[in-house]
Amino acid sequence: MATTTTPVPAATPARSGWRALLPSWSARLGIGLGLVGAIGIFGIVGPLLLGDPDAIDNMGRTPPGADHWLGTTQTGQDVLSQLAHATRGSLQIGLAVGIGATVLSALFGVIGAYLGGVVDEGFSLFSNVMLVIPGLPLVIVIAGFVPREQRGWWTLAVVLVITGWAAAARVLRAQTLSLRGRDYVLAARVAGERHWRIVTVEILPNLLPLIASQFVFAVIAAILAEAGLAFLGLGAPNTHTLGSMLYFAQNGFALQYEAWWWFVPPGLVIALFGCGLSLINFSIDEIINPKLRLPKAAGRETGRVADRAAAGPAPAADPDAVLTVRDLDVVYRTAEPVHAVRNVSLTLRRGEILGLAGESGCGKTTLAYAVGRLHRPPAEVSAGSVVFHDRSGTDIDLLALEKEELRAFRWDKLSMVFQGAMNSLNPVISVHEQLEDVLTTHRPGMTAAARRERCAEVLTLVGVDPARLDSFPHELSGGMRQRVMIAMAMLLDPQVMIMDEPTTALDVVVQRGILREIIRLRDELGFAVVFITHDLPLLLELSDHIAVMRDGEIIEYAPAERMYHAPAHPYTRQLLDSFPSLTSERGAFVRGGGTDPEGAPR
Ligand SMILES: Nc1ncnc2c1ncn2[C@@H]1O[C@H](COP(=O)(O)OP(=O)(O)OP(=O)(O)O)[C@@H](O)[C@H]1O
Repeated sequence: MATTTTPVPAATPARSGWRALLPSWSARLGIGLGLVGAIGIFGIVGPLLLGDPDAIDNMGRTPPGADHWLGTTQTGQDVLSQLAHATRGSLQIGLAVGIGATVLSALFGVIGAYLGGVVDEGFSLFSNVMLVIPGLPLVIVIAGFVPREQRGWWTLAVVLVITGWAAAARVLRAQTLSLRGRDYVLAARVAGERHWRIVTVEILPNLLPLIASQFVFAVIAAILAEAGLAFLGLGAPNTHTLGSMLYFAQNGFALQYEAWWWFVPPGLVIALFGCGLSLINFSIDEIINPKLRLPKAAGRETGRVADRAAAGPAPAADPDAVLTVRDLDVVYRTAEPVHAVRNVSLTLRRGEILGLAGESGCGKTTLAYAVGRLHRPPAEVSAGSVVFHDRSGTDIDLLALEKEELRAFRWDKLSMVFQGAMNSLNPVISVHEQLEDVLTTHRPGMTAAARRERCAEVLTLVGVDPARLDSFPHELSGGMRQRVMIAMAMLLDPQVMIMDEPTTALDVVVQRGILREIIRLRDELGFAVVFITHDLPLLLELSDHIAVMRDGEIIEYAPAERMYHAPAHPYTRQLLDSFPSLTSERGAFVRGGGTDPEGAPR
């Protein structure tokens, strides 16, 4: 069988130490940092170099020229010098309000939601009250209440903090309520971690992208609000801000006299600063969420092996084959690339149960996902082919399918039951609706009555009472939920089902029951199954053929019967020995420790 091989590109060098915490470089991060940095430096250094912004030259409203690069105001003050001082003043207010509003919102949102009870109710009530008070009128009243001569930039900052934190607190509260029920937070509590540590180590890092974007939003909103207040004459007197510049430009009839150099620069600085902060904000997610830290090569859609389409599917060597996998390689393109599947070849025949066994981390799930084209970056199929031989006689090259073709193919011809599938049901939608969704997507011509009938039929097939159709997932036992997931995978009468440890979370009795159903259904309906588990003895009972994986490779591939009586590879023997037997001593694997059966260290 001809295969097309895409060479594995060189590994991206790993970033170590503190550099690993930085987001990867991108054009938007560069532009954002450039804009914010340039405006920041201008605001800090500019006032030192450009002299007194209030110094009056006798030239009134002069256009930009050699003496005054940005011209002068009506009273002959240098616009560039004013702009530098105004930038400093606005940044000062923006940062102070950003920090203040973020601290208050985190305090009322995160702490309240984490502690719960009366504290949460009190904090929540207070933020709700602050939220319904109309912001701008309150700002105007508070700002107007403070006598003009006592109004400094910090007065405005305090007013803007008071009116600017409540909305963010609501969002943080909702997110914290969701986070505090997560397993890892509960585990930290059970492990006896202190509250402050749970909040700072388990909860806050997950909120950081949200907090960062709220900070950015608060800074921009504060600069704009200050500009609005100053424009209305409620700004701080004797303080240069971008808002006060606009106020004086308006009072000096800059627009009417077409003195654009007076009002365009402050407006532009506000817009560019907001734009720069937003661009930086995009990259903050990457620092917090390691899943987003992808090397560039892995950022694109990597489901296909690029030149497969031109090669076309290779014919099946075995006339009974429904799925042929040849020389498949899958690599996770992380900083240290992981070659999770190496040179795997398999043939799945119609109606066959093919067991895929191997210890944890050997690449079983990666292989199953790649076969169903469900892998996502950083996973990449770097070589090989996966060909589906349809009942109609057509061969389908899975790695060459376009997005829409793939959507129509999946579930119709090849379906999957995922690891931990019983948790994949949506808790707020009834079983019937979830099953029906599949039919409405793939069989749009079906009537509602036919859909309901088919849903009831598959539930009966997997041994669940069709009366349960209207139940919600939480009303079903774990075993029932698992059966519902298997029913869902069977809805469209697929030719292949990939089952990735479908019974792991269940007790042995329920597990056996479900496995018996799978064999019975296979006999009745004739679909083929790829069954993945680390439980080799279970596969020996269930499968026709078994492939044993180790470190991404298939090291033994044989009929189950032969593998049971005469395992050829020492690792297969070791795996078989690792399961305690009722009739012999404890397994050699346990006694032998982690060494290779042939003596080679692993
Ligand atoms: N997103 C990822 N990024 C980098 N490496 C990954 C990623 N996901 C899996 N791997 C690596 O790929 C290898 C195979 O993992 P895989 O989940 O396929 O194993 P498995 O045999 O299904 O294990 P288990 O039985 O525990 O589910 C492991 O070394 C794992 O660390």
